[in-house]
Amino acid sequence: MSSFSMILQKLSLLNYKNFEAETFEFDPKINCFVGNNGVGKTNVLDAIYHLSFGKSYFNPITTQNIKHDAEFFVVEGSYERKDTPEKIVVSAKKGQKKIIKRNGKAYEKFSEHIGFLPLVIISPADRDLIIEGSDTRRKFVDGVISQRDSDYLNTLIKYNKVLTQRNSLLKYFVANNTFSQDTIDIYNEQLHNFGTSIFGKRTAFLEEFLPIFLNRYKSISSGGESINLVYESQLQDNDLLTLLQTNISKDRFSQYSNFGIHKDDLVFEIDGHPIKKFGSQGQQKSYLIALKLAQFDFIKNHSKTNPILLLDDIFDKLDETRVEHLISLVDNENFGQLFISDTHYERTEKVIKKVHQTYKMFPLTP
Ligand SMILES: Nc1ncnc2c1ncn2[C@@H]1O[C@H](COP(=O)(O)OP(=O)(O)OP(=O)(O)O)[C@@H](O)[C@H]1O
Repeated sequence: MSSFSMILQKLSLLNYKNFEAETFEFDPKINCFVGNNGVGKTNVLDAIYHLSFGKSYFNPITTQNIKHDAEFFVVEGSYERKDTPEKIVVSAKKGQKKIIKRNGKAYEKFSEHIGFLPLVIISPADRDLIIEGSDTRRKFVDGVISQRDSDYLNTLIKYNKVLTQRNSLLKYFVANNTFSQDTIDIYNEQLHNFGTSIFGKRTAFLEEFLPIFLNRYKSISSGGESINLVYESQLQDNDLLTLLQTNISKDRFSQYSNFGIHKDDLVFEIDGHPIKKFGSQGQQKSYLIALKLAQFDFIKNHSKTNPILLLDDIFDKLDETRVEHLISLVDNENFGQLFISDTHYERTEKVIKKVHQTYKMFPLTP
């Protein structure tokens, strides 16, 4: 299968987290940020993430990504995409709406930009997928589907809007000791339509994703454990409209919508048990990496693009043999551009040298 890569050629940061003004010129294959804890290695990766998703992977509060005591940040990336130069600029100013521009033109809807520059990040922060609530796992699924299906993201945004309105209405009913069946019916209908579409797409996604994921897990884990990834949704047994209609007294009592795709979850299992409780540290790490590599495969299959791959603090996650294996994928497969962060210059360079690709080291200092 022929696929194209996107190359981030140049990155400029202005007042982004700990960087005042910094410009990086990149190698088309491998780039390594090395330096002591806290010098800003992860921040550079996050700036690259920002250019693809319009937000930080680590801190969703935009203003907290502005350098302390500054009023704004600007992240600018020059890419080559399908042999065409593209310039993406993300900027945020305190008290104003964030702006994303492509070649000088601001997007009206950020959702139009998602998927334009496919990217996958593997980071120690991924463990949130295992330890946090279902919201984190839904966001993972939504993130993967959205990178190839902008209708999905738009439907999800609409669903969430209606959900917020329905919840406010339920509160209003109680506060004012009133109820209107007609109004509730309108919201039920809309939630049902948007929710059913999302449910269908999540189901189809997981069907396709599961074998890719299992395959990846097998290739990175040495053990014989069996793992699974199970999609759970209330919509698997009933249609949403029925659920909303038959449970209205429960919703009125709790002043909250108890049924819908906002309650979906992904269950991570090892030998039939939740990995959070029963998986070893190593198994959990392998599970997360397999998830992310499967995300890479999935996006690549659909977009015919090699996503940019960010490997944050990889030695934290893996021993040297596994890091070597991961990096060797760049050699064996059709990977795109790779960005790595680690605390040790020598250790990183030693591993990188084993793959026969061009690379550039970026030692960061405080
Ligand atoms: N808004 C901000 N303004 C100024 N500095 C910030 C801001 N947000 C984060 N920082 C600083 O960025 C640094 C952390 O950077 P980063 O997480 O990229 O480090 P790192 O090099 O990846 O470290 P480690 O090896 O520990 O992962 C901290 O010193 C933190 O204080």
